Amino acid sequence: MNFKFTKWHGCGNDFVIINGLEENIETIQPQAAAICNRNFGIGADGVITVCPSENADFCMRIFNSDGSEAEMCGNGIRCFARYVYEAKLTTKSEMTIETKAGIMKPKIIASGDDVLVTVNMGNPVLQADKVPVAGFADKTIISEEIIVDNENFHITCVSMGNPHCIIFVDDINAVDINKWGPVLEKHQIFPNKTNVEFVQVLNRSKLRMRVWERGAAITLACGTGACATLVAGVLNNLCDRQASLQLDGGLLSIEWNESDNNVYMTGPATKVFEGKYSG
Ligand SMILES: N[C@H](CCC[C@H](N)C(=O)O)C(=O)O
Repeated sequence: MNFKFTKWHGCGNDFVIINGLEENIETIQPQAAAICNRNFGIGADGVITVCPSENADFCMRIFNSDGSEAEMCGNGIRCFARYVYEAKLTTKSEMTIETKAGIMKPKIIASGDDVLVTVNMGNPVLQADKVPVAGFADKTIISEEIIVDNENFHITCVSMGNPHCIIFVDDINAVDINKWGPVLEKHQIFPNKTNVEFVQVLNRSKLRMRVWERGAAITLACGTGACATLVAGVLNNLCDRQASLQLDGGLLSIEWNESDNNVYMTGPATKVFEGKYSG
């Protein structure tokens, strides 16, 4: 495959963005893992393609570094919005983007010298059978105890279009994410696997989160995970409806709006370089 691409990141969660309106990306999914390989490819946590949509300004597809396709990507959609605006594919600073998780509405905002993107990420999904989590019917899973390899975990499960298993801990630095991340990602109660977030509550308006992502392992940040974490914090009465999420790669501001039940994410999107791939 030969194509032009642009490399972006959101809080260190990085993506190869390909303009599918100009490049032939018919066979991109089987190539996604090779493209993401940090030694033999471009190197990224995921591949994002710009596609046409009949229902929105654009369509976005997101492929994890293992080649699996996800429903949505929070850091990625912020980068997507800035990319299409700067590539002059649109003159809109507020646009609609169709994803497998529904139509998202990013808005590019200048904030001093910074450019931030605020995204209406839609409603969180709490019913277990829709996250999905097996064995809990339509229950909302809040601090449910499960035992995995003789270890006790209290899980709270939320979907932002993609599944998240959130675990609150006393000391985030004491968590062996490389051990427990993959075990929980692939646990049998998650028929579609899951993203796994470990969270330490610093105060009611600041949470420290680290993530093991479905299909991508540890990343420096997860936007949908930050949204799911805020919702889980509210459900467990551990934080307010608006808080800062401190991730390994940066800070995201998240609000679960009480009046419209939507979750809003605000954060940076940074262009790194442009290139040509011949893989
Ligand atoms: N690994 C995720 C997709 C990427 C989400 C993440 N990078 C974000 O910023 O939301 C999944 O399979 O659901």
